[in-house]
Amino acid sequence: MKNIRISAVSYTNTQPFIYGINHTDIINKIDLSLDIPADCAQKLIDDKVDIGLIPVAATINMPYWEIVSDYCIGAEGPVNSVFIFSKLPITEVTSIQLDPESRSSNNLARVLMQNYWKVAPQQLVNASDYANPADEQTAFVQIGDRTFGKKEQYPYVYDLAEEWIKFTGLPFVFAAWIANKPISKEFTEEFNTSLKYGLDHREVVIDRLPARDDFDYRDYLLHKLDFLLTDKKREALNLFLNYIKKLH
Ligand SMILES: C=C(O[C@@H]1C=C(C(=O)O)C=C[C@H]1O)C(=O)O
Repeated sequence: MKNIRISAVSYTNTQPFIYGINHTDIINKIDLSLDIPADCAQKLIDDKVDIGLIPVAATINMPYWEIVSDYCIGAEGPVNSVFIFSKLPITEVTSIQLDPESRSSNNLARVLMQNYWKVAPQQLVNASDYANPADEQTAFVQIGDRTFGKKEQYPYVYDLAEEWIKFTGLPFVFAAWIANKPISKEFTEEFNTSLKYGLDHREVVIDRLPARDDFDYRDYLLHKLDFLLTDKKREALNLFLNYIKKLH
């Protein structure tokens, strides 16, 4: 049988899953690549892979998709790696620079701006001064490892999982394991077992990460990220996709 092609996120948040994949027999049945989230999505859309840990917002443009796992990249409280960083309160921001590596969090920022904060700053994609805006009325969205240690550097920091929970009362799903074609139950079950193996060995993963003073990996991987794709998270996912469809 041909190997199943999989693209997973190259950030620390996915390291428990990668550990599980690398330490179980599934590794012999797949071709694994690690990519930034926007590329995970594009590879799945272009059928360069069969399964991707893709930003859920990217499913909006897919003719066929199915969730193939009981696990995800989610949060039940502040996630601590998805932010709007700003020099001014969000109500005084006139432009927002979106993160070129993201699909879900850019859309989450847009949903929250339109429906929760009720503000309409200009949205900028691929700004040349992305993540270091010269203008103090310009804020930016940022996700993943690039945000580690940055929280203390800005006067206004919005954790987007926390803001979504305040807005909806629901948890949030940033990325899920999604296929662009039907995947056998047999493979799905084995894949789930591998992912669970990795989650069960998070302490080993944490011990292997380089120590840093400005970010708590243990707290992040054990408590801030929530990897179970519960019914509440599925409800949140559907609600989020509906909000995206109503963005203007
Ligand atoms: C929690 C995170 O979730 C992610 C956010 C994504 C997005 O905004 O598109 C996609 C995949 C995840 O890596 C993070 O990257 O920090």
